[in-house]
Amino acid sequence: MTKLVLAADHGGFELKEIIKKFLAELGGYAVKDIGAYSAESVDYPEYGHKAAAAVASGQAERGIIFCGTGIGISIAANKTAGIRAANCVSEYMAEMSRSHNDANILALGGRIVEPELAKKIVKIWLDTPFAGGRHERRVKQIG
Ligand SMILES: O=C(CO)[C@H](O)[C@H](O)[C@H](O)COP(=O)(O)O
Repeated sequence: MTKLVLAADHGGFELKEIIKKFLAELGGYAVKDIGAYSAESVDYPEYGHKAAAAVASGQAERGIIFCGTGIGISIAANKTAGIRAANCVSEYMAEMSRSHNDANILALGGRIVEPELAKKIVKIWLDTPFAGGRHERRVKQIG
C-alpha cells in the first residue's frame, strides 16, 4: 500500500473529500487525512506545513494538498526541505511534475479544478514514475 497524506484548508475541503473517496475506490493506498475536517475557515499554511512534514519525515510517501487555488498551500509546503509540491491544473502538468520534477506533493485548487478533472490529475500523478536521467541532475540542483 502506498502511504498518502491528504490535507486541505476550507477552500479545498470539499475536493479533498471527493479525492479521498476516489482513492478508496482505486484501492492500494493507505490514506491519512490530517484535516481540515470541515469547511469552516482555517489557515492553509498550517495544513501545508503538516503535510510537508509527513512526507519529509517518511510517514507518508507522497501527499495531496488542497486550498482554494492550490497556490497558498503549495507555497507553504515548499518551505520544507526535500518537498517538491506541484500545483497542477491539467493532466499534462501532473504527468510532467512526476516524470521531470519528481514532485512528492500534488496541490489542487478546490475553486479551480472540477472534480472529474481533479480525479484524472490525481490518477496520472500517482501512476507516473520519475524519469531520472537528465532530470535527476536538475532535481538535485533544486536542493
Ligand atoms: O491561499 C490561497 C490562495 O493562494 C487559498 O486559495 C485559500 O484557500 C484562500 O486564500 C482562502 O480564502 P478565503 O477568502 O479566506 O476563503
